Amino acid sequence: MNPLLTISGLTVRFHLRDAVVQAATDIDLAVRPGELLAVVGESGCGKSVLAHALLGLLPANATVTGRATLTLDAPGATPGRGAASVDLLGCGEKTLAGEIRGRRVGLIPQSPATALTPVRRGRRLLAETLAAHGRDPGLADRVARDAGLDAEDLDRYPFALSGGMAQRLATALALAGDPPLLIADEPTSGLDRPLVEHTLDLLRRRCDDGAAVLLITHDLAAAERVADTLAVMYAGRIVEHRAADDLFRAPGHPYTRGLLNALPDREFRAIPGHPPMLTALPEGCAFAARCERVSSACVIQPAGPVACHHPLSMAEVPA
Ligand SMILES: Nc1ncnc2c1ncn2[C@@H]1O[C@H](COP(=O)(O)OP(=O)(O)OP(=O)(O)O)[C@@H](O)[C@H]1O
Ligand code: NI
Repeated sequence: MNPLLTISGLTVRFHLRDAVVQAATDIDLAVRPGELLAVVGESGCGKSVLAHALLGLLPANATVTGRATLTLDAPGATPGRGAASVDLLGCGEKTLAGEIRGRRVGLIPQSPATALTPVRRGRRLLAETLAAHGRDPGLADRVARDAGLDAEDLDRYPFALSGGMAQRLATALALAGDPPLLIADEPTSGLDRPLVEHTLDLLRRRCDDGAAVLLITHDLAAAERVADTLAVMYAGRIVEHRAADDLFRAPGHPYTRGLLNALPDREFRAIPGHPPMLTALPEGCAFAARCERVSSACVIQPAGPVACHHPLSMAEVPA
């Protein structure tokens, strides 16, 4: 099946008074209907910037280059008829606000409490969002329940919601437009285990019903549970992009192996050192300073689905 979203060369720079933040660099990704793509990586590597760039939500000091082509054809429609696709990075705020956000692409934001309108109770917020997308406002309770929120919780104002409740209300709002692409930025943070699983199952179900989901998470166990494909980000770049099963069984990039080894049920050993400052990235591979496999070749920027000059072979990875 053709991708619903194809990102190519996506690059984001933040211009500060005396520095440039290289927040995302040359990102190529695609996600198909029915696919759950998880984007993982340490804090500050550019995951949320990627999400915000796609939806035109970056602040004015950002410049964005590249393309992000979203297919508008309904699944099963005859290809090539009507407005078949839109470039999210070039279409402009009017199109993003009027046709894309919430309708074609839903976003569960990373900090839902700050994103919610404080003067409306949850039910009204959800009913208005449903109506704005041409759906029955009476569905509010059901959509909330699907997101794991009790009907009584919809009677609260956002400030009276716990972090986890706000998270679930944000999930319900993102689902209100029934978007074919859902971007979920840390949708399980602040939730306890049963609700984490509920939310992951919900995302998985949306994929199984034909939607595409881009799940941004630092929770590798969550990604392992539901993702079809994984993209590992480091210092603003995708360093490994592969089928989830393959990647968890045999990581190709030393950074991916480091992330997996840090898991409690693996070696529980953190990668030594810190990611580089995004205002002062080194030439070539940004992971080189922390990498056991570094060589003189690493001053050249590596490319490919495993962006490493010395990828791990299957033999080096215990079965
Ligand atoms: N408006 C801005 N101006 C300057 N730098 C910014 C701006 N917004 C984000 N950044 C920087 O861009 C980088 C990527 O940030 P981003 O929020 O995408 O990280 P993340 O991977 O989502 O991290 P986390 O897991 O903590 O949410 C960070 O270094 C951040 O400081
Ligand atoms: Ni983030």
